Amino acid sequence: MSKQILVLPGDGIGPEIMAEAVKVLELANEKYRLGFALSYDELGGAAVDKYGVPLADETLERARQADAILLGAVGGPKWDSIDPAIRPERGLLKIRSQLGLFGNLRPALLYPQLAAASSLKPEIVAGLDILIVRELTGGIYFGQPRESKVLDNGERMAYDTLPYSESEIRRIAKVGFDMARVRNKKLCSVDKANVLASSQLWRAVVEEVAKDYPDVELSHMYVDNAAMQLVRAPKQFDVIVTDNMFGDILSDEASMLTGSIGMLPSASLDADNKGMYEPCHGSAPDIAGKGIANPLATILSVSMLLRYSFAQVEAANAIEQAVSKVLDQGLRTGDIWSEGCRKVGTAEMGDAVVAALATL
Ligand SMILES: NC(=O)c1ccc[n+]([C@@H]2O[C@H](COP(=O)([O-])OP(=O)(O)OC[C@H]3O[C@@H](n4cnc5c(N)ncnc54)[C@H](O)[C@@H]3O)[C@@H](O)[C@H]2O)c1
Ligand SMILES: CC(C)[C@H](C(=O)O)[C@@H](O)C(=O)O
Ligand SMILES: [Mg+2]
Repeated sequence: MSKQILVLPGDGIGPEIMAEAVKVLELANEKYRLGFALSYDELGGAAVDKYGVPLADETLERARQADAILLGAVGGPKWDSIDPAIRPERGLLKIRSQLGLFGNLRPALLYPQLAAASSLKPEIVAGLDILIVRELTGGIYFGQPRESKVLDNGERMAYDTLPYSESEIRRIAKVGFDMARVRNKKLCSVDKANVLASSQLWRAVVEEVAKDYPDVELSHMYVDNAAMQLVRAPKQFDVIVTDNMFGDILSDEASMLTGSIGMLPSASLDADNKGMYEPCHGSAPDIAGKGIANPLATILSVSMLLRYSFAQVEAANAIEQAVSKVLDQGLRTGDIWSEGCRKVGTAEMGDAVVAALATL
């Protein structure tokens, strides 16, 4: 039977970047005889408009049945003032949690052609290749209780809860160590153990897991220092493992070292490498509908899909090479443009990757 890929374009620039990623996926499907069948549904604001909720039960069921999911991005001002319980982002959190996609891989890799687009000096970022392993289904995003209320004195107050259980920490720590083992054997665990009880447990459990990985050098760093070190000397890091919220923030920060958030793909995996693949960026309402968004993060997410969910290493590598070839040709969307390069729109960039892939 053919492998089923569920495509969820989402909101804002989501459908624009997804159109390009699907072109690349369809060519890879044909060229490498992958036997994929694509189906489409809605998530986020588009699902609120169609189904009244950001993740419909039937969509969740389709996602469960699929072998992998490719997502654009969700959210936007149109849905910012609706009932918080049905905000587009809640659909994203629900699909991650319901599918058990706890292991979020966010590679920040600088293509050498983009050194001039990095926010840092070329000598500080040359050769940058970091992997952020973010815990994705626990912590403050999901902790209960969480509440907004009005106190007796009439003042409004709200709170969230940041819980982590030992087993949640252990399984994401293992992902971090496993990734470090096949890379440069260096893992930095990022927490806030000088303040938070959840981080104190995090650090203790990561230390316990380390005993099974004597070949991996483990270090710990507080998140505030990590945020600073990422822009001071990012190449000191190889694999970073961290919690849900810290990973969200640090991965956006790391993206600018690579030139743009439009370059950062991600994989969200369960224990069996069933996954959902999406760019790290959002729906970019400020540029939506203009045809100028960078589709490369989504195209590179297709490469991760082939690599992690289907072990199609040749096809995955070919997509990365095609992206590199297009950058060699000097084509740049606005977010990664620099002097001497040719500015292109979303579709032209996607078409160029397709053309490069066809010749490989
Ligand atoms: N995974 C997701 O679906 C996801 C991730 C982040 C934010 N969001 C949602 O997206 C909406 C907008 O959030 P935001 O503005 O804070 O973050 P954003 O990532 O959408 O945009 C931040 C900035 O980066 C730019 N940008 C993002 N992607 C780009 C691309 N591919 N090419 C060129 N430029 C790009 C945008 O134009 C904007 O200036 C919100 O509703 C937020 O909740 C969704
Ligand atoms: C939209 C939001 C819920 C999401 C997150 O915080 O996980 C996004 O910022 C991301 O990085 O995927
Ligand atoms: Mg984010």
